[in-house]
Amino acid sequence: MIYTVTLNPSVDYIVEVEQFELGSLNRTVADTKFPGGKGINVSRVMKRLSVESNALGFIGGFTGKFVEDFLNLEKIPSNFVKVSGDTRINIKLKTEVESEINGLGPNISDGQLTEFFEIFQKMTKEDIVVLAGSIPGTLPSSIYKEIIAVCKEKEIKVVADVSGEALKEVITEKPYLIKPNHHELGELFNTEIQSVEEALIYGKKLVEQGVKHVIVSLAEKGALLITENNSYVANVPKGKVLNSVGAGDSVVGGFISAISKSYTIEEAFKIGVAAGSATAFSMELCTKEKIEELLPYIEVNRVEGEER
Ligand SMILES: Nc1ncnc2c1ncn2[C@@H]1O[C@H](COP(=O)(O)OP(=O)(O)O)[C@@H](O)[C@H]1O
Ligand SMILES: O=P(O)(O)OC[C@H]1O[C@](O)(COP(=O)(O)O)[C@@H](O)[C@@H]1O
Repeated sequence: MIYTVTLNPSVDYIVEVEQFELGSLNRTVADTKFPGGKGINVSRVMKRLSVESNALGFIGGFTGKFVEDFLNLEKIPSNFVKVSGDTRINIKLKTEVESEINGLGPNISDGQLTEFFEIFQKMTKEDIVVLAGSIPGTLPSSIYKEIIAVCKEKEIKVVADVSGEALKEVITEKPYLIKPNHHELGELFNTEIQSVEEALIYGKKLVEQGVKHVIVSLAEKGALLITENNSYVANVPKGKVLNSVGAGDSVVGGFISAISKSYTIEEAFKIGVAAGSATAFSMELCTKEKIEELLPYIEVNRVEGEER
């Protein structure tokens, strides 16, 4: 079973405003709500590709109920620990540019954390754990390291889509896959990454540190997959971006789905990139049909002289 861990789920409130004015009353031209949080998006994308997963994490309040009901409707199994505060609402403001306000998340008690760790007891080495998204304020910043320690004991593969300090911590544990975007990769090395060539230099450093697969996404500029033996570059298809929320999570969901169906690493990368773009070109997360429509427009090439 693939388990996705979203420590800090959300209701993503997507609001479209024409000519947004700071300090004035603005009215929406359209608004929608979706369950969010990176692991939850990964589970939802995998479901669309017929790959089962179980969504874990902490949820609470009326917003938590919204998330759980939505997953139930989509027939995605979940096993969330219930907390008393409300699951956060993340605002995704669409004007001429996209702006986001992500909430802190509810309090989580020691007892609730223990309950969460108990779920890992029944996992086995055939399982995969996807750790994705930010850590709620009341959990220790070492939480991902603690989860990975439990997974290591059971020889479970760990995928991590996290950023900032959490990403630094996770890298030292040599996960199976990480997927930073170029900003997150740059932040790790205190630099700004503008191109695929620059991303390759820094991505390789992470593989040298023991990460098995590194996917670096660079939005419309393409994506890279770096492994111990090879590096691959993919272009992304051209299209109108409707809502890029969840595009990165879709890359992870697409890639893991394909790996779990025993596709080659190159094919899995291609499907991941197609899923990312399919989400960017949709109001909601990608569909299988949209992914299939985009696949012929994506080329994956081994970076010259990269066989190591
Ligand atoms: N403007 C775009 N055009 C085409 N594809 C895009 C665009 N923006 C994002 N994507 C797709 O979404 C993926 C993830 O986007 P990115 O912005 O790099 O990550 P994140 O959502 O994690 O910040 C990209 O690899 C690409 O497949
Ligand atoms: O946990 P974080 O880092 O605050 O991110 C949560 C947000 O990320 C998302 O999962 C989207 O992530 P991406 O756009 O990076 O794929 C939203 O659904 C959610 O609001």
